[in-house]
Amino acid sequence: MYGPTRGAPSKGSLSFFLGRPDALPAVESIAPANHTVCSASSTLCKLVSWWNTAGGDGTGSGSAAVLMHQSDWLLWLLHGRYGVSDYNNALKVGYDPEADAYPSWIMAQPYSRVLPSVMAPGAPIAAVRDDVRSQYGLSKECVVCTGTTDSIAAFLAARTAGPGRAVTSLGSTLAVKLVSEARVDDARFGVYSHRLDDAWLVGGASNTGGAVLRQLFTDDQLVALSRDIDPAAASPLDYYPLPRKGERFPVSDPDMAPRLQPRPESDAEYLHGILESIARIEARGYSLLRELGATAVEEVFTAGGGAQNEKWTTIRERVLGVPVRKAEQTEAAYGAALLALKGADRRVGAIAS
Ligand SMILES: Nc1ncnc2c1ncn2[C@@H]1O[C@H](COP(=O)(O)OP(=O)(O)O)[C@@H](O)[C@H]1O
Ligand SMILES: O=C(CO)[C@H](O)[C@H](O)COP(=O)(O)O
Repeated sequence: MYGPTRGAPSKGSLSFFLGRPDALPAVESIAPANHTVCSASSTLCKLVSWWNTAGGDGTGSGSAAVLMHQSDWLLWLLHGRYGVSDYNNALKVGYDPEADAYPSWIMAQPYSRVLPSVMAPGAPIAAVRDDVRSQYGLSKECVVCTGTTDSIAAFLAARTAGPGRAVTSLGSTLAVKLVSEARVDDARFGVYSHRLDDAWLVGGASNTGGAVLRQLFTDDQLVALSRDIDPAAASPLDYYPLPRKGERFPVSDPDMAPRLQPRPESDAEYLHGILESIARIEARGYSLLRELGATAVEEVFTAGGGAQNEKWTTIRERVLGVPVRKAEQTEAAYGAALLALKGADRRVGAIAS
């Protein structure tokens, strides 16, 4: 939440993995059953929790504040228009990308006044601010376009398309994105569908991933230890690697505890067990999407730091049972640049007034 001093966070920023269970009963009382917002880590729970403790309590900050996702705030620094977002970032605050509108049950709430206006991802918003343009020597033609979420940007970077194609982002967390003919949303399992033009990107984000590895090993150790792993052999070790308490997908449980024991003497065996266990969580994620009605996964591209690990790719291919390969472009920033390119191609007249 930002304001009432323009652009200054009103009560600190809130990370994606943080839950606000105090707001869950209020959110569940207005939203349809199992809607994406019915999870303690949803943006709507964060908004309601903030509203109840700071925004709507009579201090006045609520009337001038605006809700900004991370990319909204970064883009605002460039274009200077307050309260503009995109329908990918706005999904977890309850925006309906199919109707292209906030639902009436949100608009009826007093905190709806802090919600940003929403455009399609990659739509031109405005020209770059004059001071920013001169500071960086940018052209007057340079426009700022709406963004998307990091794992959708990673999906775009992989330049894959069509039902059954998927991208797993193996960064600090593990996020899966699958092109599906059917839209699937179920907060009981942390499953939701993002709109990608006329297609659905079904998936979810687990708190497992590289952040756990980084708590245990340096990146150099990961490379060295991986050399001693035989990826064709299944590890018997069964962990649930989490960096802290709490999981979002394929199990939605804010109290889930990490399971990283027993630790064998050999670090290579330990790492093998962890990589294999993360692969099992990924496989469970894709099979859950299928069970809930999504198109079956046919091929997985990998983005993020974990994509560099070929042993892990082989383990994942064995566990997932479909071809897995590293995306040619593994950086989400590449996908964000492709979105901006699309927006910049539009006529200047399309810039929001
Ligand atoms: N060789 C490797 N094998 C597996 N994971 C790795 C390897 N090297 C780095 N990583 C993991 O990649 C993660 C960083 O990837 P990155 O995509 O930059 O993450 P972020 O989501 O933070 O942007 C780290 O958490 C690290 O543990
Ligand atoms: O886990 C994450 C952090 O890296 C993801 O960014 C995020 O939670 C996934 O969001 P989405 O599926 O809406 O793109």
